[in-house]
Amino acid sequence: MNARDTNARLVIAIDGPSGSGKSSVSKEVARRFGLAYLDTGAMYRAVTWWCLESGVDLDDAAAVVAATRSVPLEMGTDPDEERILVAGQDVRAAIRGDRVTDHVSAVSTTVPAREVLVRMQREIIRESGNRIVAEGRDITTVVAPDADVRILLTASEAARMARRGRQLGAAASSNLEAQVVGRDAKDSTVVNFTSAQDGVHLLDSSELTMEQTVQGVIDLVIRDTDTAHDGAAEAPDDTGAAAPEEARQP
Ligand SMILES: Nc1ncnc2c1ncn2[C@@H]1O[C@H](COP(=O)(O)OP(=O)(O)O)[C@@H](O)[C@H]1O
Ligand SMILES: Nc1ccn([C@H]2C[C@H](O)[C@@H](COP(=O)(O)OP(=O)(O)O)O2)c(=O)n1
Repeated sequence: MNARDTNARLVIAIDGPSGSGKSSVSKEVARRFGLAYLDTGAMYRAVTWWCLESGVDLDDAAAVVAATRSVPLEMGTDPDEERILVAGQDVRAAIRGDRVTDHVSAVSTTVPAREVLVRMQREIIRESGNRIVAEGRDITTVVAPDADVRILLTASEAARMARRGRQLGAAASSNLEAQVVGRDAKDSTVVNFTSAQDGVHLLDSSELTMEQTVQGVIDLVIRDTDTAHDGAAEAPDDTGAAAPEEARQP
């Protein structure tokens, strides 16, 4: 397999905690390789918005699951044009607001609702012709454990909080810590996105710029896809590819 082959399958799975840079980095990597892009967090957010909008009690697991099964959600996968419609309504801004952010873990910790979303996400990956960057919390482990490249993107809590604060600017909530660290703690009760499983690369972006992080992912993609092509267990380090992920840990 060669990452530059525009016909070959190339599924890149990226997980990580809030503010680690998954969305921005994944989108850019998708652009550079000409791949589709799937923001699975936006799907959890869209379902949460739909529940709030239609008066579903988020403490009622059965009602949340029923709403997840019936949500009229349209997810775009163009990295250059975000498209998220619920019942025909553009919800891109609404799903990033405090109301959804403060309630989204009610959906993401409802295990049968996750199963419904995981099926939808696998379908979207298939429909992309298996040429996609998918990011979230359980892509490397549950949604696409067979992905060609699997990465856990991390950053220190301080870096993640600072990034989210800068990203939200004046709209940042006084509750930012709860929204970042508290939400990760809740979400961690149902999925593991804090330690890299076997075969998953760990990329720590705390001390990296955006461009360096994007390049780090690209290096891993080239490394892994060349390895698969060569049939070798370990890629030689003379390809100009990234240093092993261990070297990137603090
Ligand atoms: N390596 C990085 N260095 C500096 N800022 C970054 C880096 N990666 C991401 N960011 C910024 O941090 C913010 C949060 O990134 P985002 O992609 O939304 O994270 P996530 O999807 O993991 O929650 C964005 O404004 C993004 O531009
Ligand atoms: N594959 C996924 C993706 C997101 N989630 C959950 C975890 C988060 O609380 C919400 C929203 O995800 P999102 O990636 O938008 O979160 P951030 O705002 O980047 O922190 O969904 C999940 O449980 N599994």
